[in-house]
Amino acid sequence: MTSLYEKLGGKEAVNLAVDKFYEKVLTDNRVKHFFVDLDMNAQRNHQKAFMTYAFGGSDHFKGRSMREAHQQLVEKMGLSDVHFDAIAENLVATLQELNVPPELIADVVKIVGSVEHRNDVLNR
Ligand code: HEM
Repeated sequence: MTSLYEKLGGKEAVNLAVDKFYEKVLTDNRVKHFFVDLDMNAQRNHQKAFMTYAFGGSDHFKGRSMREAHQQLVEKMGLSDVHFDAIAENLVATLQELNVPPELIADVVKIVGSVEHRNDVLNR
């Protein structure tokens, strides 16, 4: 079966999506403060890991590691549903701008926006 990653256009398309997504996130007043002071390595990790998760290569990021990655953000910076929604919105807008077909965007949303995933990120 063709993976979502391939359907989206493979490496080049995904790299472009990552760049556009972060442009949006870093200028979005609702969430940009979470990324200020973050070292570039952590930011790059987030970018790549996020897209890997979003495009269905998710196994590695389930459970504890998603929970752990965001635990401090929940405890110290009040990471909550509002921020989660903003990030998801930026992802969808990015994919729309790249002319990704709606049915593929729906697949991405199913993965990233699942309740289980949200609860992991938000540590509940
Ligand atoms: C919605 C789906 C999300 C996914 C798939 C995701 C994915 C990840 C991953 C995989 C890491 C890196 C883990 C590591 O290598 O240690 C990470 C870290 C991080 N995430 Fe997310 N994330 C999501 C939501 C958010 C949201 C809503 C915010 C803030 C608005 C956020 C901000 C951060 C920050 C600032 C880090 C770095 C934490 C640190 O280095 O201390 N993430 N995320």
